[in-house]
Amino acid sequence: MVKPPSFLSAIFGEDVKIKEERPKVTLTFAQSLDAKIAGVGGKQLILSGRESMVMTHWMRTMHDGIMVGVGTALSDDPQLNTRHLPAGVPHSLPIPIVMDRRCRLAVDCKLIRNYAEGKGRQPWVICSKTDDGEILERKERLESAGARIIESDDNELPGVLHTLHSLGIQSLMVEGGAQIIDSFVKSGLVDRLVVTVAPVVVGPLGIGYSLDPASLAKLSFQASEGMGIDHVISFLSR
Ligand SMILES: NC(=O)C1=CN([C@@H]2O[C@H](COP(=O)(O)OP(=O)(O)OC[C@H]3O[C@@H](n4cnc5c(N)ncnc54)[C@H](OP(=O)(O)O)[C@@H]3O)[C@@H](O)[C@H]2O)C=CC1
Ligand SMILES: Nc1nc(O)c(N)c(N[C@@H]2O[C@H](COP(=O)(O)O)[C@@H](O)[C@H]2O)n1
Repeated sequence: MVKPPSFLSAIFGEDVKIKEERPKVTLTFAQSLDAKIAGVGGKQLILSGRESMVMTHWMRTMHDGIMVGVGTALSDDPQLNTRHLPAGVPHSLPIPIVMDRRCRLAVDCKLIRNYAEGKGRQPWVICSKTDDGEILERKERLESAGARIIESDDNELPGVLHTLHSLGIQSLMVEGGAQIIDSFVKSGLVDRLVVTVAPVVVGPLGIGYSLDPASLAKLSFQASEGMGIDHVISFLSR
């Protein structure tokens, strides 16, 4: 597949209008049939099959930034790149952004290593303004390792999004994990929700997420499509 799947072109063809100076936000994740996004103890699960995973990587190319929480960064050590796309197809690569109040991101994580080796974009780390010595030390180490540190007021989402917009991020793909999903949904700052549902059951010990019903009510069904054995469902804020 040398261009984004028609499902993505169709759903992103419908624009969202926002009043604030912030990026347009796509919240996306993969879940099991019993609404789990990770296994026991937060173990990373590859829930998406090949087809929906390729779709997710195409969706990454359609955003300026791709965000995860530090919980995900620490447990999954993600790359947030587009390696599942066919080689040689020109596309843009989003800037990886980690929500990390206390600068806990590992200096030897793949995001930083890939950047240092010229295989990825510079990761941005959003952390709180602080005079705590230990956090300042970790901040300096991350900066020396290559991360761009962006200070914010306790990582409050409206402020973070405003800052990202001022730095040129006009579209943001938020990939999780559980706490970040909750924060974005509660804040009412989700313009699109794209959920991959895999036909597997993880069980009650897996990690789920909670979606605030009042905020969810602002999103309405847009489209759905079967991709391999998965189903991808898109919602839009109208
Ligand atoms: N199936 C899927 O599609 C996906 C699954 N996952 C899974 O999710 C799990 C991780 O989820 P979880 O542990 O909840 O971690 P998250 O990735 O949601 O990160 C949560 C941490 O982010 C930091 N943070 C900074 N700012 C905010 C903010 N405004 N709102 C919320 N958190 C903020 C907090 O730490 P601090 O206060 O220190 O900054 C918080 O503890 C992993 O097991 C991973 O495998 C993750 C992504 C996608
Ligand atoms: N779309 C999707 N399907 C799954 O099955 C997943 N486990 C995830 N996880 C998210 O993708 C990140 C990993 O990215 P890389 O493969 O390292 O590029 C992971 O951290 C989650 O954010 N997504």
